[in-house]
Formats: sequence, C-alpha cells, structure tokens
Amino acid sequence: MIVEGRSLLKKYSENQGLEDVSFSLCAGRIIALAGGNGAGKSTLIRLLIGEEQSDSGEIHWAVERSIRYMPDEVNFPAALTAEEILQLLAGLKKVSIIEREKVLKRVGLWDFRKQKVSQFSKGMRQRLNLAQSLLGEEQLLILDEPTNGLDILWIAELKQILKEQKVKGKTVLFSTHLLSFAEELADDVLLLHEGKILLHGAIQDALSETSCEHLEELFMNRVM
Ligand SMILES: Nc1ncnc2c1ncn2[C@@H]1O[C@H](COP(=O)(O)OP(=O)(O)OP(=O)(O)O)[C@@H](O)[C@H]1O
Repeated sequence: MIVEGRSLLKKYSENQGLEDVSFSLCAGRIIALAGGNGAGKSTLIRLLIGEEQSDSGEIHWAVERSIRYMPDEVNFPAALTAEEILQLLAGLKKVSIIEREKVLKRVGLWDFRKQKVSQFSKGMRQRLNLAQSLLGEEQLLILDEPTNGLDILWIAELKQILKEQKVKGKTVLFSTHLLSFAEELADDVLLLHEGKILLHGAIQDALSETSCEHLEELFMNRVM
C-alpha cells in the first residue's frame, strides 16, 4: 500500500465534491479512478497531489509522497518547441538527455521536436503533456483524463505506455469516464458517483462477484 484515503470529505460552497471517501492504492498496480461528470475524480486527484485540502478525513502516505502528474489540460508556452519544453522540465527534474529523448520518441514527437507548440494539434499537445509526466522516477504516476484529445491509435499506445510503467514497478492512477477503457487497462477500480464510492477493488473480482460481464453493466445496475 502506498497511500490511503480515510473518510475524506470535501465540500464546495454549492456542491459536494467528496463525501466519506475511503480507499487505498496498492503499489505496482494500475488503478482507474472512474465515474461520470461531476463524480469527484478531479477533486480526489487535487487532494492526492496536495493542491487542495479535505474538510475532514485524512490522506495517509505509507511511503514518502513521490508523484508524477499529468493534468487534464496544460498551457505550454506557445513560443517554445517541444524539445525546449521537455529540456526545461527535464532540467528541473534532473532527468538525463538520453531519458528525455527516449520519452519524446515514446510519445511520437521526436520528428516534431523542433516545432513550436503553437503549431501542435490538441492530440500532440496532450502527448507532450503525457511526455512530461513520464520524466522522472517517482513511484506514483497520476493522470487526469489522459485519453482526452487522443485518437484511437494513441489511446492504444497510451495503454501500452502505462503498462510499461507497471512493468517498471510503478503505480499508475488515471481518471476516466470511459468504463471500457478502465476495464481494458486497470487492475483495480475506484468508481465514484456523486462524490461517493460506488465500487473499490480489483476489477475482475468485482465482475465475478456480481456476475456482470462489464463494469458498465455493474455501474448501471448500481445507479439505476
Ligand atoms: N472549485 C470548485 N468549486 C465549486 N464546486 C466544485 C469545484 N470543483 C469541483 N466542484 C464540484 O465538485 C463535484 C465534483 O467535481 P469534480 O470536478 O471533482 O468531478 P469529476 O469527476 O472530475 O468530473 P468531470 O468528469 O466532469 O471532470 C461537482 O459537483 C463539482 O461541481
């Protein structure tokens, strides 16, 4: 176990962000933070990365907090090239040139490294966003809606890239509203609905216990 959330409550003026959310993330697993619009996925991520504090409850780190993070959107300086941006970020993270080049190649931006980000498509910007999150050796990789803006081929590649992280012994938490994507990629699921946990645990166990074929069926059965 690397981190545990205990009875987390987060209330915004009008809206309930999270209500009594408890969970644990196990090392070396791929975990889908799933749920529909407004379920509380981004709120939970903000608590994990320390951008916000919960109103009550606590986040208990069993190991030193060590996170790489891919936000759902990022405004890279438009006048810089992909290479310059990664160079800057790799410098901050003390990542080697070899590693930086490997990451640029892995996200398919090597041939475009001299282009300014202002000339990039949305999918290319998202791949650069993915690339910056792959720099470094931090144990936990958190990705907020990483499929955003990616086409079918790159969604397939994203799955491979995240599986490679698991092979390296890293822990991956990604948010998504696509239950089929969650099921294809993740070992575990933390399924939120209206700020509460609907399901938490190993996906295959949940499916066999409920005799549901897919997460979508399980989700529908519980919310309808
Ligand atoms: N800064 C904020 N101010 C007020 N309410 C907020 C704020 N952030 C989140 N909320 C509310 O908290 C609830 C959960 O929102 P959150 O953004 O965490 O959901 P989400 O699962 O990430 O949704 P989506 O898939 O639409 O991005 C929603 O009701 C939302 O309106």
